[in-house]
Amino acid sequence: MSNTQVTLIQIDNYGPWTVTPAPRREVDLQTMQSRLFADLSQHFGMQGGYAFFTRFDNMVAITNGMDLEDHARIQESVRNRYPVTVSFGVGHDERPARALVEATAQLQDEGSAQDEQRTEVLRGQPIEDDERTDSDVQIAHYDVVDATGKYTDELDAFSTFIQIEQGYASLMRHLHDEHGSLAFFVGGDNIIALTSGMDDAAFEETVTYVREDADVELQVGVGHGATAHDAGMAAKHGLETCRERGTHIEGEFC
Ligand SMILES: Nc1nc2c(ncn2[C@@H]2O[C@H](COP(=O)(O)OP(=O)(O)OP(=O)(O)O)[C@@H](O)[C@H]2O)c(=O)[nH]1
Repeated sequence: MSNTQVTLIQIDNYGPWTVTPAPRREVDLQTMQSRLFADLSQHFGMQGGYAFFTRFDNMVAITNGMDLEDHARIQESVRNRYPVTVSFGVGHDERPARALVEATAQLQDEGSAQDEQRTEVLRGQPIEDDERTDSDVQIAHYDVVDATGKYTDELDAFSTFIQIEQGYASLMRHLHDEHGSLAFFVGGDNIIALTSGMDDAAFEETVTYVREDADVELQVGVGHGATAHDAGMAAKHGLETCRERGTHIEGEFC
């Protein structure tokens, strides 16, 4: 049984900061946000985690294997190097979507994202050491079949972007609503989904759903591991096998 640990990352009181004392230059905000994401990706990645940029002011990380002290060190590093601070809410559950609901509640219980008193919150219950297993994290790595041939080399860049985003929107909503899973766009035509308890039939169903709903053909590799890194690498290998065989589903279940 999976046991996903996720961390909700929120930039503290960011909205007011972007307009204080006057609206800040957009390029500076974009640069700061993307550098902060890059840093967090590296910090969490050094400990086997994955971070996803989602909305940039709110980000999500898979943090199986990390305790609250590990999180606190990252908060300190951000505080020392950035003009903003970050709060972390941690949750875990068999279902990734429920884990994120729990992580969100940890921050919401402490006040608003735009409360200037609410800074560097660090709350939640990481998975105890003796409760961890080698297969707590299940990751599904989806990508669009022949995105280069069908879209990138054929359509103008914005039409391609629309197609890829439509496929992502369809998949993320379906995985969330029907499977309690969380899907994150990671660039190109790639989507990394945090899933649990989904078998090969369920993955096949998601591919069929997106084909019918958004007219986008996906393939998916699935992996398990103690951490996001382990599960994610296994999923990437599954996807490679899938490409070689020309089938659209590959992974531990296939
Ligand atoms: N984040 C991320 N992006 C990737 C990865 N692999 C490929 N990409 C991106 O996806 C784009 C398309 O690459 P592919 O998915 O290999 O190309 P494709 O034309 O869809 O071919 P097939 O996937 O083999 O059907 C690349 O330009 C990269 O931007 C990956 O593992 N992670």
